[in-house]
Amino acid sequence: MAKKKGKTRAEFRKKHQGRVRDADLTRQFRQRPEENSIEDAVQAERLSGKGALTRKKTIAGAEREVDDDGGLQVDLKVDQTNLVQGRVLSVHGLQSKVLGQDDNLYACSTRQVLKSLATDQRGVLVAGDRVWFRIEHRDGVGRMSASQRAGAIRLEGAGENSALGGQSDQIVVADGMIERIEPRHGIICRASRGKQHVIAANVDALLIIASAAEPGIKPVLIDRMLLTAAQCEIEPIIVINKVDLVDFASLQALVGVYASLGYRVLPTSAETGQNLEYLRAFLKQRQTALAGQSGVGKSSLLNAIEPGLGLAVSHVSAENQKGRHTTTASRLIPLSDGGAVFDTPGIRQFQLWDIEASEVAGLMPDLRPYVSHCRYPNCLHLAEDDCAVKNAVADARIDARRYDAYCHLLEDDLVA
Ligand SMILES: Nc1nc2c(ncn2[C@@H]2O[C@H](COP(=O)(O)OP(=O)(O)OP(=O)(O)O)[C@@H](O)[C@H]2O)c(=O)[nH]1
Ligand SMILES: [Zn+2]
Repeated sequence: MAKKKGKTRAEFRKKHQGRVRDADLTRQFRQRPEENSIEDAVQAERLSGKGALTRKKTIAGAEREVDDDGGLQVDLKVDQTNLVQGRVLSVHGLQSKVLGQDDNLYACSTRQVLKSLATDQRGVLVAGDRVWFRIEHRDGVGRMSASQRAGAIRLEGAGENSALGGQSDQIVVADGMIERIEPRHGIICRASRGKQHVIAANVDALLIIASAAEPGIKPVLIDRMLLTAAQCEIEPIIVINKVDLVDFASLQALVGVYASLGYRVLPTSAETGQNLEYLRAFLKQRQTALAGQSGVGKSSLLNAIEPGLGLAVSHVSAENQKGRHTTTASRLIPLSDGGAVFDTPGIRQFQLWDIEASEVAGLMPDLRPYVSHCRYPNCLHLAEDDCAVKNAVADARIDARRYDAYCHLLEDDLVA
């Protein structure tokens, strides 16, 4: 259990009143998508469900066409038959590395008009985006055999994290120009200075990795990541690695709590190979983000699943770790059987980010059914009267350990 900070509930609650008002402001900000980013606009367009096939919409001060599925298109005369579909592996300034459906890697620029759709131009494309692009120069074709290139592309995805390093210049077969960005789902954002920055798009699943020992399990970290998965509407799966180091019986109570809430919990060992076949099957055909504190075995699991990936397994000091986790640069590593994983320093250990205190209970599946029955609409389920959540805890409809976890999430993470 995480350490308490010695605040009284009254102090804690007082401090949170301000937070709740902040939450309302944030919500207002989100409700004016035309002043925000493409994904906000697209999301709003999809949610509005007005049903026109295409329509003009003012985004970032300019009138644009928006498809019925929310896709942004430069102009409808773009001849899609000459375009190649691909997914963005990484973004480097104005250029993106795009893995084409033909399994070649392209260095792509983005049409200026697409960039102008975003108020924050740096954020126009992110790893995981699905795009349509036009091939412009084929200078590099043939420098590597197809199979050499397939292996090298995976290493390129692994990039700096790979023990072998990227070999991008040799494997890019051509330049390209991105003409269209497909609508996004499963967006992981990071808030900074009041703005949402998307750091991964089209995330189908979030692999929450903990380890049974070295380091031991910290339920509050798992809970935080589950909240983020719920907030981003991304399917979570909890992996407990290094089970070779403990007697599994010692984990059963914890596994039982999460399993009874309907979460998938998978005990694994990168060392003995336990359940790696299951994990491999899960990762197939999905874009999965990996999260978990340093040293739990994220790189080891990936290396075991995809031999030849060569991700560096860390033996680094705590001091070095701090530096490694400051960047949010996102990379998508394609796997040989069609899946892909995001190995994004910014996602690995994420905190609560922009989740407000008032939102936490609604993101916990066992607390959620009660929150609307509290007397006060802004109830934080702490010291308030007539609180349906606390009543449910009192008569054991909510597991007391989960209410405890809720209090820890609020006290330890939101009142920092
Ligand atoms: N016994 C045992 N050791 C493991 C297992 N998985 C990983 N390790 C060891 O744990 C250490 C850390 O593994 P990494 O794969 O680098 O962990 P990581 O989560 O990628 O760490 P960061 O890159 O710092 O985020 C290494 O010494 C691994 O050999 C496992 O299943 N069992
Ligand atoms: Zn309440």
